Amino acid sequence: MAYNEENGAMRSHIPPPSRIPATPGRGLLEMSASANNVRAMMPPPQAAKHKVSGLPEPAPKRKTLAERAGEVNRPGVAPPTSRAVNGSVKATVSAGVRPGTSFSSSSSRAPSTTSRKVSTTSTQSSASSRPPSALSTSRRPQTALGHSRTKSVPHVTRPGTAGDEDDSSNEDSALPNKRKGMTLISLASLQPQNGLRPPKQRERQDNPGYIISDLPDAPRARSQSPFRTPSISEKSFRNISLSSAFQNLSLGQNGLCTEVNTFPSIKEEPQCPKTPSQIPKYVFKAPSPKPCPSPHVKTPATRYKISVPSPNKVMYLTRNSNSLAPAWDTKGRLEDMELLYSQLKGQFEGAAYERTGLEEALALHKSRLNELEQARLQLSTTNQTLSMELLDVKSQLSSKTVALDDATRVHTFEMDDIRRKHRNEMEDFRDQQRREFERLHREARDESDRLRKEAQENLDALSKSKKEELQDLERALKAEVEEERSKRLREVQELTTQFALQRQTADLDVSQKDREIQTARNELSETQGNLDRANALIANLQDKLAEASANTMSLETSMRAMKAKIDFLESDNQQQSQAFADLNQKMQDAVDSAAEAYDKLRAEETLRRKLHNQVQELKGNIRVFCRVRPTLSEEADDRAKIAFPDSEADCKEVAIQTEQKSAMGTVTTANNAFAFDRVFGPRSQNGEVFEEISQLVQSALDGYNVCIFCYGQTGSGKTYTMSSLDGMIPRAVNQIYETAKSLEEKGWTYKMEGSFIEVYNEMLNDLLGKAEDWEKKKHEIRHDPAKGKTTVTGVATVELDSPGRVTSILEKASRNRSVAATMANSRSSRSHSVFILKLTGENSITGERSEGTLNLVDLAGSERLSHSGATGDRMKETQHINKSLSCLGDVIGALGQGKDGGHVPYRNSKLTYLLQYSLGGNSKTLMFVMISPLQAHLSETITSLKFATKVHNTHIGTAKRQAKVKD
Ligand SMILES: Nc1ncnc2c1ncn2[C@@H]1O[C@H](COP(=O)(O)OP(=O)(O)OP(=O)(O)O)[C@@H](O)[C@H]1O
Repeated sequence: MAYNEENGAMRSHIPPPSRIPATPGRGLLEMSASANNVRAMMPPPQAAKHKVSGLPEPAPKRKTLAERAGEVNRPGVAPPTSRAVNGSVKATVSAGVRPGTSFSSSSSRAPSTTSRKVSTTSTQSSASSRPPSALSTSRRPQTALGHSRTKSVPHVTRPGTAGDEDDSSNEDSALPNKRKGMTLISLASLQPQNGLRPPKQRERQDNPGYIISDLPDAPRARSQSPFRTPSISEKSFRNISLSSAFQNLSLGQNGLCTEVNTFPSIKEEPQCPKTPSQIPKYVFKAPSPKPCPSPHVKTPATRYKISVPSPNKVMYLTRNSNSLAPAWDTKGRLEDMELLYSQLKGQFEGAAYERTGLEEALALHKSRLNELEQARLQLSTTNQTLSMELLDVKSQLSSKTVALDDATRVHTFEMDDIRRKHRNEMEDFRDQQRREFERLHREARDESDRLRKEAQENLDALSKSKKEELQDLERALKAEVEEERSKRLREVQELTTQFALQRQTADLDVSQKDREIQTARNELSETQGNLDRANALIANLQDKLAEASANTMSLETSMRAMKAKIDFLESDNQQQSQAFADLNQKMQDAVDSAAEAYDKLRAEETLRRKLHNQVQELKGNIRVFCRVRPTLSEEADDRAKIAFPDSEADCKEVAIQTEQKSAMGTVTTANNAFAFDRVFGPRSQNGEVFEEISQLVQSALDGYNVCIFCYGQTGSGKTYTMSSLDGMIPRAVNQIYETAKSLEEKGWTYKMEGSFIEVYNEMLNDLLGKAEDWEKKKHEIRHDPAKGKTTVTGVATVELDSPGRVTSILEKASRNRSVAATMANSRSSRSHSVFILKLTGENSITGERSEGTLNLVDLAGSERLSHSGATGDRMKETQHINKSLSCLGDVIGALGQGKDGGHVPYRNSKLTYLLQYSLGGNSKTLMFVMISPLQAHLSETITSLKFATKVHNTHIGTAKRQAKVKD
């Protein structure tokens, strides 16, 4: 570039090649024109094709330079075989170029728009010194010779444009003209140096040759930037180098130089030589042209290029004196020039083909770009469609998710409904079954009782009637026999008497007759006549005797008949005895069947107990009843809203309506419904309540531990329900007494022992003892795990041998409580009272034995401490009450967990410890939650109901009967 700057004035005298008229025969001018208008020089595609196809062309006799130059480019045609390039263009190069390195570098393509890219490529190529394969990368379109399409086209420095280049010498945009490491220098622009003459005008016209040389660029090595503006020292260095080069050229080749394209082997020279003689000579062989691989690309002329592989290397180009004609050989020079021209033309054409190729490639790229653009549009359309679909799918998915959620919710609701319905149905069914069973059981029991009674009555009546009948019959028969006998005897006596009388009469008659005979005889004499009379009289008398004999005979007959009758009567009496024996036998059979019936009854009793227990188990071993007491007359104004949705006969639900007032003054009404095994309304009576629990009392008689306790706040009716004279305790005792009595005929004998204990501040007091001794006596709870028995030391036990005893017990307990109450205020509401009834039964017939315990517990009021506002002793009492009630809840909760061997915290309170064997798996539990109907007690009522619900939801394991057969 420095060179160009310095020689700018000289270049202005040289007409630019483009201005040279393009006349035939002036190949260099054609070349110049082609350099300026490559497009215009492009052969038609057909021609190129034709050439590529290698069709033979007629050989002209005498070819013009242009024609000959064109031949070089023809595929299949050997490159010009002139002396200059005939297979071995000899060039002397002193440069630090590695031998064997092929340089496809220093792009000097004409279009300035691509110059930066080309320059960069050149720089990369030259700087990296890659091997040939690496340098001819596939990214670039290849020429027919395998060179990169970015291969440099020699830049023609035109005088007219030199100034422009100079102006832009410091600009990177001027780089294409700088052609890093390669400069095309016009001979005309050279300054004579070392005594050389400048070329003459004619020489200039005839030999407007161009020197393609490489600018030495050694200083660049220091900067490492190929585009840096050279310094003054660099410029001078180039001048020296170029001068040396031209010296050499002018000396040896008359300033002509050819382009050297390929260096099979170049050696580097570390230093710039001082004289031409110092320049090492290298002979370079031009590569043989290769066929064009593409029919569209015309094979360019063989080109030679000198390139500087590295900016810090100096390269000198000399002409082999053997290959160029000497200066005086005008013809030879002309040929050389023609050859040079043809080479240049070939290069231009090659460039044109390259351009064509590039354009085609560009078109291809454009079409490819269009395709890609279409594909991109298609893809973007598809993408949009897919996005839309994705959105649709997402919206569908969200709607489906919502639908699924809805369905799940609906399903959950339905499941809940079904479960609730099922539970209700199950409960209904269970209740129905229970009622049915109870009804059947009752009916069976009634029927059994009735049958038994009937059988008994029938049997008794039959036996009695038969006995009476027999006795009557016997009596009647005896009387009849006696009567008949006496009658017959009387008849016999009468007949005998009559016979005796008749005989006597006859005897008297005979004696009278004898006297008469005597008289007659007397008279016979007297009268013979009288004889006749006498004979007649005798005959008459004889008739009478015959008649008497006949009478005697009839009497004897009748006597015999009587005797026969007597015999008959005696035989009838035997039959009656037989009948008696039969009757006795029948009676014995009846007695036996009655005994059998008793046995059956006893078996039925055992069965009844079993069935009864099964019924109780079906009902649940822990049951909760709720009772709402009526409002007293003075409480009428404070009545809470309590509803009983079920029918009164089988009420199981209680609903409490509460009202809450918000800060805004809005009143919200809430309906709190609670369900239990049975709910008794305010109109219910103790008798009605007892009916429900009487079966549990029966269970106690049958040998089970039963615990019935009343829970609720003070004044809710616990004592009224449990311990009043009409309450559960006296009723239970009465029932037990009656049942025990009725069981006596089945062989059962019961012993009933009652004790009454108060748990106050975690202390045990004997309600049947003396209240004065309570402070002195300490009672302890003792358990016998083997027998499952609990005893409290030092408490009085009363044998309940009559139903009236329980009344006296209750009265005594009440008295003791009131005595204690005078000492420590009211006690009933702040202590738990436990009535313990131990029932021991023995069956003398079957040998069975049962031991059951009935615990009737009246719990202390369940007020919360915060509500009661108690302090001091009252607070202590309340704390103890709450603790024991909480322990009761814990025990029931632990039992409800149902874990075998799981810990149940009985010991946490005296109450639960006392009831250990009456709560849990070995017992049946019933809890009464007592409800006050007053609005003022509503919050306590709700608390009590919640506690009761917790207990109600507990299922305690199967109860075990404590029955055993006597040894
Ligand atoms: N079902 C009922 N019918 C009629 N009156 C009742 C009924 N239940 C309770 N009462 C009356 O209510 C009042 C309070 O009852 P009770 O003393 O039994 O309550 P409590 O819960 O035992 O109280 P405390 O815990 O103080 O012992 C008593 O006057 C009682 O007569």
